[in-house]
Amino acid sequence: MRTRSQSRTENPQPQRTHDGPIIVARDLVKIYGSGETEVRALDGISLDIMPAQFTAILGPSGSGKSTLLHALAGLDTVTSGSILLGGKELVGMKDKELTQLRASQVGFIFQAFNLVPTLTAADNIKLPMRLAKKTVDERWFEQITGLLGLTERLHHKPNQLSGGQQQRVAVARTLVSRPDIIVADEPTGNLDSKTGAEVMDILRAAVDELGQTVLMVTHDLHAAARADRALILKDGRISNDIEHASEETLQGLI
Ligand SMILES: Nc1ncnc2c1ncn2[C@@H]1O[C@H](COP(=O)(O)OP(=O)(O)OP(=O)(O)O)[C@@H](O)[C@H]1O
Repeated sequence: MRTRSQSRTENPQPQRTHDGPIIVARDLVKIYGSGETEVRALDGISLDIMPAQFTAILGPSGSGKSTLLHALAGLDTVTSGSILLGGKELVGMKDKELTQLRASQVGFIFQAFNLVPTLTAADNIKLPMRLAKKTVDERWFEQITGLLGLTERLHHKPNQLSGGQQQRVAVARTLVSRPDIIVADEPTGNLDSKTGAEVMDILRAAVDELGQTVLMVTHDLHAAARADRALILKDGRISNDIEHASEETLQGLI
């Protein structure tokens, strides 16, 4: 891995479209169903996400983590409230505009790597940019694949790569388009502890060395302790908002 100062001075990334917080969310309410079956999945959540910060969203099952992550990333609507992503209001935005905003500003990392088996690692990484008819910045491509230790693996197909290497390809594919924010839903959920730790190393490096902003839902307290900030949800509300918490501290709060 490169040192922080090398990467930062070479190529300060990502190229953001907006100053100030990446996300400003106010009074988010999400209600599913109605009457007796009504569930308030989000019950008045307000938060700001600052650039180059790594935030973990934690909480018991059903506390609203996925609902919050999906709302903030523009994947799902809310019942009321306001979400500014890169200064633009998502609530009430037309589908087409929302899809465009998501494509240009949000990078997704899910449990499944979703790599195309017939393509090499390099082609998998470049595929979304090519589909969007965008030019891949080769210097940036080299920087991120170097940082992720993929330089020697770029001509391999997914079945010739370990689980951790496949996840790194998936992360590189997300980073290559320079999203304002990376959203990760249980990125270590399917992985053994060693590979899970590797994925956390990668996300940490994306924040520390590339200035990327990361928002991650997780049940994994060990992973969450490596974030800069933990938001703990209970019954659709933020019960704790804590910086640099240890695994033990987080354990006591959930
Ligand atoms: N499509 C839906 N229709 C009805 N209720 C829903 C729907 N999606 C989520 N819910 C409810 O909203 C609440 C919050 O769900 P959410 O999936 O956000 O929780 P979570 O914290 O991510 O849970 P988990 O850790 O189990 O993934 C839960 O009570 C859930 O049952």
